[in-house]
Amino acid sequence: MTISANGYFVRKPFIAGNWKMNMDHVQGITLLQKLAWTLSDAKHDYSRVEVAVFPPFTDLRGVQTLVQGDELDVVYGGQDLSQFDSGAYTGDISGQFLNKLGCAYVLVGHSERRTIHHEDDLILNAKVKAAFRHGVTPVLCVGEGLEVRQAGTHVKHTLAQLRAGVEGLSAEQAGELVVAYEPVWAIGTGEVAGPEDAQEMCAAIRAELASLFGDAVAAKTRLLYGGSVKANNAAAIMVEGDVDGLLVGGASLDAAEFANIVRFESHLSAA
Ligand SMILES: O=C(CO)COP(=O)(O)O
Repeated sequence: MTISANGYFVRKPFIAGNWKMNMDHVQGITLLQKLAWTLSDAKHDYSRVEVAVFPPFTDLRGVQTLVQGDELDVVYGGQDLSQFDSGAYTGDISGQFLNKLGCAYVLVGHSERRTIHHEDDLILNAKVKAAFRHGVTPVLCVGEGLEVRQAGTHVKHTLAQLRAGVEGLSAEQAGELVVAYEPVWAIGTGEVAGPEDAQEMCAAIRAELASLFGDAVAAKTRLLYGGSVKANNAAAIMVEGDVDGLLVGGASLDAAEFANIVRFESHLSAA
């Protein structure tokens, strides 16, 4: 997170909650309502820090209705999309449907999609392109597993995932894209990559984007860190220069805790 001379962030911080396969559509509405109330009580300035939630598909219509009805500033997205536009793909969800439901974003290549569903780099690149085709901004997730980290090849591994994911994008698309660095060993384990690990990888990702698309584009792309983020470690990670936001799993299921993460600026002095 880099702050400009006028006190604003160079890139707008982005705090996102990935609910994963938690919260049915009734629970999801309650959680989002609580989050919106908590942030409204705290006078959260959404123009300063963007807040997004990624609920399960079955919650999205309810979320859309709540956001529109209560004129909430929270944005939302899908956790995955099909690389195809429509047709005989049982169980898949088109980016077109996400767009129609008002989704601003969609996660692509979360490590749980890569490992459990064996989504490879080719499929994920097609999904990134499908998202852009349908006017939904992809949040491309990259990151290494424990063995790669222990072997010390995490930068090489993660940049290879990045290059594959952004293959064929225009410079404009690359600037709009959001990239989330999520080391698999830090997801849901309570093991957090240190702020300096998050910075190391986000700086490497930005440098790679600069070599592919130019400095001006790389200066726009927002880079997130994800993996066991909580209210008590969010600020320390956010102060790193190349980290522009957080992708939060478990802690996003608790409205008060997630609101505290969103309000990381109020903890900055403690960081
Ligand atoms: O996978 C994650 C977010 O996408 C991180 O999950 P946790 O915050 O539960 O570790």
